[in-house]
Amino acid sequence: MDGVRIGIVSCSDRASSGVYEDKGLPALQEWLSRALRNPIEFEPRLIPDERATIAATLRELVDEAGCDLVLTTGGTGPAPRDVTPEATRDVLERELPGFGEQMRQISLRFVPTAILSRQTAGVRGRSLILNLPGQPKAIAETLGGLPEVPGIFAAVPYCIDLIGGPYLETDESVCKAFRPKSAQKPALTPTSPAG
Ligand SMILES: Nc1ncnc2c1ncn2[C@@H]1O[C@H](COP(=O)(O)OP(=O)(O)OP(=O)(O)O)[C@@H](O)[C@H]1O
Ligand SMILES: Nc1nc2c(c(=O)[nH]1)N[C@H]1C(S)=C(S)[C@@H](COP(=O)(O)O)O[C@H]1N2
Repeated sequence: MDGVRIGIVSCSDRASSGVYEDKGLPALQEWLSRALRNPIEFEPRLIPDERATIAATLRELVDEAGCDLVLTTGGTGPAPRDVTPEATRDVLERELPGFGEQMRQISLRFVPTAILSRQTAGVRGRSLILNLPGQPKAIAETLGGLPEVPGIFAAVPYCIDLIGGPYLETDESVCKAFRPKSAQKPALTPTSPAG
């Protein structure tokens, strides 16, 4: 099974300066480890809400560390220091606005303030970059969704196929990924012993 390198970025002035303990990176790591069957190498970064720092971190994760997927958490709201979507657009080659739209749909089932999140997503090189809201519980909510509203991670494996990344396989009890039939690889069957 293909390995995957995933950048996880927590953008928070308070967590990065030690005012409170960061819960964003552990929540991302925990959900992704449950959802994916592929071997994962995480590249974690805890940084303040500074546009240039966020953009430089995203460039480094994609261009130097070679991440196939990068998820940010935090800094997507309307407050003056919330600049993650701007920093993300600074580095994207192409935007995928559907991810942000779907996250707001899901989050509205949990909180009426879901519409305050300006989260976006897109492609840089062979990497998919996704913004998630800063509330640690929002990570599982938006990635996993609800029985009646698919979480955004359902579309991630096929997106990564299309941009030339590794073939991701999910644990269907956590996240049922969708791929068109033509893009599905047959499940590996164990070879029978010779003789
Ligand atoms: N990285 C994090 N770790 C733990 N809790 C967090 C984190 N980010 C946000 N929260 C929680 O979610 C609440 C709302 O997040 P808010 O939008 O104020 O944070 P932010 O803008 O992402 O981070 P900060 O204000 O530190 O820059 C916070 O009061 C805090 O309780
Ligand atoms: N699923 C989910 N989405 C959510 C929330 C939440 O608790 N759960 N909080 C909302 C709130 S209150 C805000 S202000 C915005 C932006 O949060 P951020 O600045 O921490 O990224 O995300 C919104 N989206």
